[in-house]
Parts: sequence; structure tokens; C-alpha cells
Amino acid sequence: MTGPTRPMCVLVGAPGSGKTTIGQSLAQALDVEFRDTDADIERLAGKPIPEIFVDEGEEHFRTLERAAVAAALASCSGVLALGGGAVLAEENRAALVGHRVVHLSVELPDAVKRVGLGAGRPLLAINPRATLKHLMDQRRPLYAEVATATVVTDGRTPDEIVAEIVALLKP
Ligand SMILES: Nc1ncnc2c1ncn2[C@@H]1O[C@H](COP(=O)(O)OP(=O)(O)O)[C@@H](O)[C@H]1O
Ligand SMILES: O=C(O)C1=C[C@@H](OP(=O)(O)O)[C@@H](O)[C@H](O)C1
Ligand SMILES: [Mg+2]
Repeated sequence: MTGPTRPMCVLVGAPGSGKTTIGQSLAQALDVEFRDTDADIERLAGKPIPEIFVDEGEEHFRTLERAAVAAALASCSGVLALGGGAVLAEENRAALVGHRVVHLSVELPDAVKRVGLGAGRPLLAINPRATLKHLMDQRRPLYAEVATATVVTDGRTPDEIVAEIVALLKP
């Protein structure tokens, strides 16, 4: 008998840590499905995340996100990337217990370079550097709480990061 479906690996981390990019290439390297809760939310809502924030607000986005996290944890058998703010909800942190959760860590300088002017990330639309610093300070303990492993991404290429996670996942 097979057990319940669960992701091989869930990626958490700040915006710009590389969850979406690394998740895609990790899934390709492992030849498994890739899921990203942000993409799931956009598909279900029928519009991009910035429009959800403008039309319905962040709270509504977080409600959609809690549902997307629960659904993805129950149905994804490959690599699952969460949105950077998913760890804010205690419900999501509780749902992550028992899963293999990799925190892609990034410090402010690399995160700022990677998110640029914050296009596509409504929370970073105004003063991305200061907002990112605030978000990262607030969330650092939450990423640490849910993570079963941390992989440093600063100054490293996606290929190096993927190789480290592949090695981590080896039985
Ligand atoms: N290790 C890395 N080195 C350089 N650029 C990266 C790295 N990881 C991601 N990026 C780039 O940073 C940007 C944000 O990455 P993304 O995967 O969307 O992050 P997240 O999903 O964590 O917000 C993308 O343009 C991506 O190509
Ligand atoms: O940090 C956040 O609160 C958010 C991060 C985004 O995902 P990424 O971390 O993939 O950019 C996306 O879920 C939304 O814009 C909110
Ligand atoms: Mg992403």
C-alpha cells in the first residue's frame, strides 16, 4: 500500500530567495511535478496576484493562499514552492509539520538585486528595499520554525543550489 501523497520537498523563503526558479529546476532534475501556490492561486482566481491585491486586498489573498497551501500539500508529489508570506499563517505553519521543508535563505543585498523594482510582487511595489528588510526581519523566525533544512543562496548559482538540495533529498 502506498501512503498519502506528499511533496518530496517544500520550498519556503523570502521573496527573491529563488523558490520559483530553484523549484522549477529542482523538479526538472528529479523528473517530478512542480507546483507553486502562487500559480495555483492565479489560476483559481483567474487573474494575476497584483490584481487580486488591488481588487480584493491582501487579506483575501491570504485566505486563497491558505486554501492553496492545504490543497497543494495534499496533492503534490513533487516539488512545491510556497509564496514568501505563506509562513505568516499559523494554519500553514501547522500544516507543514511532518513535511520536508527547505528554507532557501537569502540576505538583503541579494534579495534586493533579485526582486528589482518589485514588479509582480504587490507588497514590494513601494520602497522595495525597506519593505523587503521589514518582511525579512519579521519572517526569519517563521522560516526557521518550519524548515527541516536551510540552504544558503547568496552568491550562488541556481545549479549549485539545486545540486545541494538534490544531495539533501538522497535517502
Ligand atoms: N541563485 C540565484 N542567483 C541569481 N539570481 C537568482 C537566483 N535565484 C533566483 N534568481 C532570480 O531572482 C528572481 C526571483 O526569483 P524567484 O524564483 O521568483 O524567487 P521567489 O519565488 O523566491 O520570490 C528571478 O529573476 C530569478 O531568476
Ligand atoms: O512575501 C509575500 O508576502 C508574497 C510573496 C509572493 O511570492 P514570492 O515569495 O514567490 O515572490 C506572493 O505570494 C505575493 O506577492 C506575496
Ligand atoms: Mg515565487
